[in-house]
Amino acid sequence: MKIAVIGTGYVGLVTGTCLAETGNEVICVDIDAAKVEKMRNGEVPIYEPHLDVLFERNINAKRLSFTTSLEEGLNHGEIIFLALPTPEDEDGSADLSYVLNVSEEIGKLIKEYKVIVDKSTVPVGTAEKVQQIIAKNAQCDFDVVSNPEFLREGFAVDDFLKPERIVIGSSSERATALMKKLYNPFVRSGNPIIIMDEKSAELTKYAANSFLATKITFMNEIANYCEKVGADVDMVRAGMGTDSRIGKRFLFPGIGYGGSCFPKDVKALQKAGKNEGYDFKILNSVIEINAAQKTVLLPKIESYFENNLKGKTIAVWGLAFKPETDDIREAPSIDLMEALLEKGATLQVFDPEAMPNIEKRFGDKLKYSKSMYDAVENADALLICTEWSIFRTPDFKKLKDSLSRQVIFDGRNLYNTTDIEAEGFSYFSIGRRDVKL
Ligand SMILES: NC(=O)c1ccc[n+]([C@@H]2O[C@H](COP(=O)([O-])OP(=O)(O)OC[C@H]3O[C@@H](n4cnc5c(N)ncnc54)[C@H](O)[C@@H]3O)[C@@H](O)[C@H]2O)c1
Ligand SMILES: O=c1ccn([C@@H]2O[C@H](COP(=O)(O)OP(=O)(O)O[C@H]3O[C@H](CO)[C@@H](O)[C@H](O)[C@H]3O)[C@@H](O)[C@H]2O)c(=O)[nH]1
Repeated sequence: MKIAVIGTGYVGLVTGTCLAETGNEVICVDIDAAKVEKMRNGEVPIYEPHLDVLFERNINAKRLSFTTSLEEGLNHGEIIFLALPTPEDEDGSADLSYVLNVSEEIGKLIKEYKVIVDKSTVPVGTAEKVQQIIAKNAQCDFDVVSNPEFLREGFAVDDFLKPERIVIGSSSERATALMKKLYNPFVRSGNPIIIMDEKSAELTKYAANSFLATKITFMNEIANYCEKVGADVDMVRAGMGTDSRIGKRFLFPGIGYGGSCFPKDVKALQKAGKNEGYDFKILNSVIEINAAQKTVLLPKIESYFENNLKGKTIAVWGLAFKPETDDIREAPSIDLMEALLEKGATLQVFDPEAMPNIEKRFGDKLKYSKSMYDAVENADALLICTEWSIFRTPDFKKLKDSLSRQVIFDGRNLYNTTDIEAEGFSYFSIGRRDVKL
């Protein structure tokens, strides 16, 4: 089938590449000319495991191409995916300007039947708005479909190629049939394509993200309470998660959720509720708790250094909002580092992939290290913000020799408290006993 994908961020790039992988002819449109040029030269603009192989294969097979021209994309595709940003607006709501402005252009440019597929995360009622905006100018038939995307950064290719479900909000039989044909190759036996109305599809995305953010936040509260009463959140997590009604995933406490989706989507649902006179009390709490959780280690760090961080050097391992990505949007590391800089600490930082993005944001405020061991050289403490695999089994002897004080503040509970105590470190983590040597 002939596909156009408008917007080549995470979602657009993965959607375009994976649809080409199943034999479709895909053209990706982006207004960022420099990015388009890079992609034409075979360069993947983001770090995402396994994407490079598929990307190269499909460019070489001439199934995947790039342009800055919306018109060219629209002329090529029968199915047009909108994978445009819907960032947080000043009042917390989703900024729909990208989606609506492109829709206006689509109305003026389409000449024959198209299915416009909204893959961006958008509030309930957006498909209807898009339909109306396109209809103002369109000289031909078209349908608008809502098809929210559930991929996770770091696992995006796998999530797209083997989705647990595909949600399609559509009230047109013609569009539904085309979408089913497009997605059939991705549906493994038992994993459904769920067809529903557009509004329900739009809300499904916000409900799923808000539920997951709430699940994490609940565990963060349990972890904070564990510290008050001397319980161990790892034990509680194991005890709870084995109940299949609860499930083991997304129960990991830490220094809060971040990323380009959970923070903005929870706020957007809260604001959308308010607009309808509905107060999402649970989401109000989730937002408040998560904001506080991002700096939950700060009092422990301050207390360890007797409330004087001036002149102290802290090594920071992990800057991305989670492992296997270079994305730093809403990363808890940012809040924590800003707070530590404010208190006068010097920070020597390392992340396997996110260093360029962090450097763009912090400039010369941080010292950028070449490796995880360079970062700890002569530092007074180690702070872990992201659970990259390489941080899980460090050379503890080397670590001990490099640090001027043997203390680790771990925002992701990477190590067993007893083991680390035996290695000779003071160790402060989330929801478990503190080790003070
Ligand atoms: N990142 C994720 O993991 C993820 C997962 C599921 C859903 N989503 C949702 O998908 C949407 C896109 O997210 P993203 O992270 O891929 O976005 P992004 O911000 O990474 O990228 C958006 C891209 O759109 C381009 N763009 C902007 N205006 C354009 C225009 N007028 N024409 C063509 N291109 C234009 C930008 O140059 C950029 O390359 C958002 O609604 C997001 O909430 C994201
Ligand atoms: O047990 C857990 C699981 C996750 N997190 C944090 O939660 C955030 C989000 O993690 P994850 O969901 O893995 O990353 P995203 O790539 O942001 O994916 C989410 O957001 C996407 C964009 O909407 C959706 O498509 C995905 O389904 C949804 O998982 C990160 O900061 C994680 O550190 C925890 O603190 N504890």
